[in-house]
Amino acid sequence: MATLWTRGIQVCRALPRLCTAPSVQRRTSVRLMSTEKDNLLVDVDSKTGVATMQMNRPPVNSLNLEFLTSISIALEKLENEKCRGLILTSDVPKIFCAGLDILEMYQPDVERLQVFWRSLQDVWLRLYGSKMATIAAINGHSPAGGCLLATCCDYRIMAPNYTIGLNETQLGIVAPFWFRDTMCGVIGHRETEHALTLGIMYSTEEALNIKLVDKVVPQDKVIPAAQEKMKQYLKIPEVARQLSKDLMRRETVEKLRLRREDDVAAFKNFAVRESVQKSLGMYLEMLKKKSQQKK
Ligand SMILES: CCCCC/C=C\C/C=C\C=C\CC(=O)SCCNC(=O)CCNC(=O)[C@H](O)C(C)(C)COP(=O)(O)OP(=O)(O)OC[C@H]1O[C@@H](n2cnc3c(N)ncnc32)[C@H](O)[C@@H]1OP(=O)(O)O
Repeated sequence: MATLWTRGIQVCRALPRLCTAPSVQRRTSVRLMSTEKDNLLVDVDSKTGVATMQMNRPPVNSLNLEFLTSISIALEKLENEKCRGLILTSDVPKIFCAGLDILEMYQPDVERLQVFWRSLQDVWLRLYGSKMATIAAINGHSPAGGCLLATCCDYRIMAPNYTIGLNETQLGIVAPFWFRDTMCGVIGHRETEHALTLGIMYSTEEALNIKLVDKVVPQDKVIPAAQEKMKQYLKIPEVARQLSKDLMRRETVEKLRLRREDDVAAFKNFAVRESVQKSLGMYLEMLKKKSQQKK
């Protein structure tokens, strides 16, 4: 087992040039340096070519600009290294990913807000459009952007007693078209419309019923089950598998590729609205209160 650690990747605060490409050293253990500490752990099994990417940004793996950049660069590297499979999971107990870091959208620096959105687009384009076989090992809650990451994958295995869904409307925001398309590709138009308009967070069991997740296994079996399923993907002739995936996803990928800057502008214009800022502020307040009550 070779280890490829992205320790957040070098990220410069200066905009718009975001990051310095990390150097990859070819040896048993490859480490990519970063300014953030160990927020992404990537192990590559050199025998099978399967990478396991563990998100590790406590408390809830929320996706801020730096974290998204780390994920995006790591995905690019794995693709360049010709890895055959990717298991995406979390190292934070009980949380797969809490979605976008709301602090990036609340009272934002408008310049950074746009770079943030582009970095999310980058992650989506790389993960949804990946040549690798991708499996989400959902070992915790997975709201909004967390659900997006999971639905980008080819297959989803989830542990019981968690929640998953695109809950954006509950925050007073709107999932953009490529979130919608991703979810539509998994659960179909009607269920997506129902899910998006109501901002439904499904329990694991409900998610299985609507096929938002493919399989439910006990917590400690999520990663082993993902490894087992991966074997099935890897038995398929590589080019046939990749081209079939491309056939299913190319139009959706191209749609965003062609509209990237319009999408950034739509997001920015939407996010800075007074009503949206008010909703985000109230939602953050609610999260904070809930968190304090636990302490
Ligand atoms: C028409 C044009 C349209 C154009 C497009 C326009 C707009 C699109 C916009 C955006 C799309 C956004 C997608 C998203 O991903 S939005 C993020 C949504 N995420 C959530 O709602 C998750 C909220 N969190 C939770 O539900 C719980 O935290 C969770 C179940 C994940 C974990 O619960 P737990 O009890 O373990 O932990 P907490 O005590 O709640 O949280 C600990 C700590 O973390 C903070 N926090 C939680 N989630 C977030 C987050 N997403 N971002 C930032 N911070 C978060 C929480 O506030 C606590 O902090 P503290 O009080 O301890 O400091």
